[in-house]
Amino acid sequence: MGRLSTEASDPLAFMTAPPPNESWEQKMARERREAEAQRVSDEIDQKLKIERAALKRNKKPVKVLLLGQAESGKSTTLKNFQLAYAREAWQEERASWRAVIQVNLIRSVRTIFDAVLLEMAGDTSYDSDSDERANPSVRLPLLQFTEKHQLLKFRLMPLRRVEADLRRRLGAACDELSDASSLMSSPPLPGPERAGPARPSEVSVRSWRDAFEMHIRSPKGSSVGHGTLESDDATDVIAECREDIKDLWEDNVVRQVLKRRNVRVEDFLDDIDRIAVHSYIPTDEDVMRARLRTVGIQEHRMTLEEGPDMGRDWIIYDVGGARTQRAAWIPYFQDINAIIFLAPVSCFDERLEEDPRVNRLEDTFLLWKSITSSPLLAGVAIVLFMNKCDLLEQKIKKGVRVKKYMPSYGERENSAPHVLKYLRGKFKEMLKQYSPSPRPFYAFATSVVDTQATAVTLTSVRDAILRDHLKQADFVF
Ligand SMILES: Nc1nc2c(ncn2[C@@H]2O[C@H](COP(=O)(O)OP(=O)(O)OP(=O)(O)O)[C@@H](O)[C@H]2O)c(=O)[nH]1
Ligand SMILES: [Mg+2]
Repeated sequence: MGRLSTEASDPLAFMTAPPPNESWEQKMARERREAEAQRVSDEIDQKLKIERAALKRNKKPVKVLLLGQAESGKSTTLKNFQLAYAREAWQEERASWRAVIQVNLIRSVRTIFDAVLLEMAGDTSYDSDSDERANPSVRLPLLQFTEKHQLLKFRLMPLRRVEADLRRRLGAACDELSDASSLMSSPPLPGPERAGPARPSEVSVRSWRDAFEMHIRSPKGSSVGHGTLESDDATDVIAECREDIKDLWEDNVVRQVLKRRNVRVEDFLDDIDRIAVHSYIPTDEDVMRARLRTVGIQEHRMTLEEGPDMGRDWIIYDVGGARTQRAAWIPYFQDINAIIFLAPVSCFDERLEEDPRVNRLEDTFLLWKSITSSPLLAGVAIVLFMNKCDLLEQKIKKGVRVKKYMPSYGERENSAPHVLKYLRGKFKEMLKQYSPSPRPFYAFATSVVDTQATAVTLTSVRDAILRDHLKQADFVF
């Protein structure tokens, strides 16, 4: 008993400690036994390692291509794959998303100010799609701006400096949205140009891993670019601005400006109390909603850590979806097992950022035609994610009428399930019409920011791709 309390800090150390009064021969015999046990254990470990490597070698990697227009949810789908099947990497990267979320938040504040400034300057070129313009002959009353608005503008100035610093740290330098001439670009829709403020440019990176590594490696307090900000300066400034940001976001006049100009900016503003604090660490949901525009093609390799096909590598290609990015997709069309095509169904009343003359749903259908008719992709399984169903539902609840933007919808019921049924039929019809050869087709209604529901969908997608379920699921022809 005395031995336990005095010698062993580990209460179980007595189990492995040599017996008291051990002779030299006994000691030798014990050490031989222990060495043999260690050898057997190492041998087993080595065998397991070889078996695992062989398993991996024998399993051809599954290659999946994520396609769809900009902001359709491709990168968010990839994040869901990581969350479900590469948890370790996900956990490692999660904290690094804080800088992206902070930039997203500041961008929302800038979007609000851009709209407010236009309104203050007397600009009345409202978005023709705005609900407030239901009757354009009615002149909208002037909004009453006060000193409070001027003061908020002044007090929130430091956010500009913080945004510039965060962008530099993330390596964001690409702003290539203006050139609309590219492969797969569609003819513009007739109709008026979109008026109102252009959205401030987004953060974009070629590889978020590289951006985060740079971010992590940057020592605290180091000079970054032209600024000499502490690495946590952004968090300090944002925390100091919290109440002013809230005031701006909750202001009645500001809300009216946003409504009038049809500006959508809820990115993280509703979570300001949780995000604009020093101790903020992004949650899984925050990371899902963080927006980082993809430039070029990002290749993500993950080994399935569990499930029926453990050990197989999946290579997922995430592409930039803007029109200027699409020519870069073609080399990746070869040797692909499946395409996940993201169609944001809520955007029937929105225009392309890179070319405001084009309706986003129209662009999605044109892209669908290009992909389904491509001879390079003939026979490749297509999984269609009719995405952003949550936003579709919200819009319809607010009273937006689908028929106004899509006259072909006719007198069908103005409800999300009916819209989805109608669109699914259109996608399927086009697939049948344009596919050069029969192919498996599978469609899901998704809201990929909902991680739990998406995990269930991804299990079906994974099993379908792996076990060739797609071939039986919904074969077209
Ligand atoms: N509410 C909602 N937001 C979504 C959904 N899917 C994606 N988003 C959001 O839409 C924005 C764009 O999503 P991304 O995944 O970055 O889009 P992307 O297709 O990768 O866009 P590019 O990289 O520009 O080609 C992000 O802020 C997402 O959080 C959805 O189903 N519902
Ligand atoms: Mg992306």
